[in-house]
Amino acid sequence: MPTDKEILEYHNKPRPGKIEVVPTKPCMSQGDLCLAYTPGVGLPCVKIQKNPDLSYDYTDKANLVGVITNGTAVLGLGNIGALAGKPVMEGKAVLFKRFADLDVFDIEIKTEDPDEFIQTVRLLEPTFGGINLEDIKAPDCFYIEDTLRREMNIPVFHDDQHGTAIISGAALINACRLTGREPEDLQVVVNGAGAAAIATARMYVSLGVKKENIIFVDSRGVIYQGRKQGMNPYKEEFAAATDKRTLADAAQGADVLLGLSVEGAFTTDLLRLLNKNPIIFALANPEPEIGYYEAKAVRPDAIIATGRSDYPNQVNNVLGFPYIFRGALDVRASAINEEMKLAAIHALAKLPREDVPDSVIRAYGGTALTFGPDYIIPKPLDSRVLLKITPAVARAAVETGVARTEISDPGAYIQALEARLGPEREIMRKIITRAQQNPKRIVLPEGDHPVILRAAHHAASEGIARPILLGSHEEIKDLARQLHVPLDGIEIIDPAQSPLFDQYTGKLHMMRARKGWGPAETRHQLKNRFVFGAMMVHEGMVDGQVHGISRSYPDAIRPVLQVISRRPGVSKVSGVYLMVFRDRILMFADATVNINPSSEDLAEIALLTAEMARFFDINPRIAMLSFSNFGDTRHPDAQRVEKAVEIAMKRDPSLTIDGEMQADTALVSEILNQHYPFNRLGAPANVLIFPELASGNIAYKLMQRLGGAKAVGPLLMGISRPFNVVQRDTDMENVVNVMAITVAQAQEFERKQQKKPSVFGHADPA
Ligand SMILES: NC(=O)C1=CN([C@@H]2O[C@H](COP(=O)(O)OP(=O)(O)OC[C@H]3O[C@@H](n4cnc5c(N)ncnc54)[C@H](OP(=O)(O)O)[C@@H]3O)[C@@H](O)[C@H]2O)C=CC1
Ligand SMILES: CC(=O)C(=O)O
Ligand SMILES: [Mg+2]
Repeated sequence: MPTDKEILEYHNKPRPGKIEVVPTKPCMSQGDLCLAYTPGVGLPCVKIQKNPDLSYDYTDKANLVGVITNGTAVLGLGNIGALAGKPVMEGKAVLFKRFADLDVFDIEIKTEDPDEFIQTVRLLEPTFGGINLEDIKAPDCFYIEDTLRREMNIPVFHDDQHGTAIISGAALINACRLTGREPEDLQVVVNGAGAAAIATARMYVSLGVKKENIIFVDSRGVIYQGRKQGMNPYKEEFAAATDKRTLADAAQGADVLLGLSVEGAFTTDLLRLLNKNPIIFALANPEPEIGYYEAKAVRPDAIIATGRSDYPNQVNNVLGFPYIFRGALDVRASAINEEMKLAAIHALAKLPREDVPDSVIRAYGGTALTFGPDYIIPKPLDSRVLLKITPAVARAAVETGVARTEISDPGAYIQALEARLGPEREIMRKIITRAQQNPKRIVLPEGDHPVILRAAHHAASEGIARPILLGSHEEIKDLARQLHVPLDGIEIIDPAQSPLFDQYTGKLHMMRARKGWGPAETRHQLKNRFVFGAMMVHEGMVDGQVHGISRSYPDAIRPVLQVISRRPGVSKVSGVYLMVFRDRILMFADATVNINPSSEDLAEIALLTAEMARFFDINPRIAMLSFSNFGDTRHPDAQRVEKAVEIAMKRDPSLTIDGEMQADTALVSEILNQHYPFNRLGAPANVLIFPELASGNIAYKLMQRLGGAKAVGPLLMGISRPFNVVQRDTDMENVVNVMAITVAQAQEFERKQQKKPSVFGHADPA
């Protein structure tokens, strides 16, 4: 937990508050001014006047949410007023942007009069694609939301009601699964009878909980039929036919204790009264009704959730509102209806039951996350939530007729959502989509490695590849059981037991006889699963191979090069990284193999990297790097690079390549074009060829560690078959990415074999 000083500094520095408005269009020149403002801006105005739907095309309405409060129920802090609630609303704006790339204007309205509030919000309809009402006290919130929903033609969603209902509904479904109960069997106590509590109880009833099995408790005790004090129609809806009067009475033998009230409302004695394996959701913010560890100490048999991010099972509406609004706005929905909420619940409930990506595990300190009492709901930093909840909500909107547009291509929609997560996701999504069109057989020699097994499962279940794991059947099956990873769509081959072993021994012996491999040596070498896998690739049993997680790079690559040859015309194998920055993608080569490349080698690396760039739909602009710019230092090392440019241009005159040049010349347009107007690139380079391995390797690691870049690869270039070596100890996502790339390369290989060779040629000579 941060200190008070840290919290206040966060809100104050470097500038007060948490958000700013950033223009999305250039506004530098007089021409830009004519477009952004008068006279140009008049045209979209007139168009929208004629057809209001065009506001979604010509303004930011389609991506803009109003987060609106009157500050009457700010978190569990109570009625602290509109202004004091502003940090929470700005916080919501940050979350909308961070998790769903939605823009927010936070609006704090200084009134406690519900009708005045309604009138103000109603008039804001032209500005927004949707309205997120926030922290408005009950019962006013119900009247306000019902009225605005009726009167406005854009989604109006009171997050404290429905966000909470959705997230805790998903958590309840999973808690029931884990404790072997059905919702209709549950005895539920709800502490708090405000916005969040009433809406959540309504949702529980939709999920199967019997209304007569719910007892509400508010600040005056049990809400029973006939109670007169502190009542309103919404509490009346849940008034129970019971003679219980206190929270303790109600908790006796209950299965679920749901807190949507205030800090510290539950005691350890209270928890002792609950049924066995109770479900305790203490959701008050910023402090729960009881702390997670305090509760666990007295009820180790319980499933416990709180609203806090530093305890397991954070039931917080941050898991809902960004994605629900994203889905609703993407189909220009006029409302967020019950079907859309239920779609979100079921999609959320499903995620923790699936294998969790390593990026999520890393974000939470490396602790494994498997479906169980401490993992019933996805973590907020899990990017799968955007990709699963949002399309489910959008689909439900279309199916129930509240959408103004359709999602015509669901695959393209997922791709667009991934693009919101950054360029790496976007480029990989393209490759994954390509792989899925014709998934190829990829052999994974390290079949008994947990990361490889999980990657194989992901690739198979997503239809990216048809994985073949090498290793002992029993060991792999045991590991799969331990990891809860199904083996559907995955083949296992144990080289030691396979008839292929003898077949391959003869063939490999013939291939390596002149390299000193007698029959005994060949058998010995073939026991290395990397070699066995490579023989499968060589013999066309499989389409490609990925390995290297358990070995150093040289140890992983060497055995394969003994079996799989270089492409004809290629003299050296080399390696490239795709370096993904926030705003651009660069290719770095050679960063893995050739220690001291000659001019000829550098030219070849440039040509191979250009080819790899095109494979990723990147139009290559190649900078041949050095410490010198276009001959300004006459040194043999700089001249070696200069000569490489000449050779590469001779081999492929269509290539956009230049150098030698320094890295900043390559990357900064002003330096490149103002100081060296004769350059052949014209624009900053997207392919950087390093003069030797030391600089390439150091540069990619520095960019990865200090420059915020994500490195995809290394990808091997110049080899005759689709084959890639991953970095030792890499993560599951990278293995899946490299598998997808290998599948796409295998498709390319198949296609090219039917066509004439390129500057290198591509037929497998073996
Ligand atoms: N984890 C999450 O995602 C979310 C958590 N919350 C939390 O839920 C809580 C309620 O929020 P919200 O519904 O918007 O607020 P409201 O003001 O609408 O409701 C508050 C309710 O709490 C009741 N209450 C207050 N003190 C007690 C007590 N000691 N025992 C029992 N009930 C009590 C009030 O009772 P009375 O009616 O008698 O005044 C009222 O019914 C807050 O702590 C909020 O932070 C809310 C939304 C999302
Ligand atoms: C999370 C939230 O919205 C609240 O506590 O009010
Ligand atoms: Mg709230």
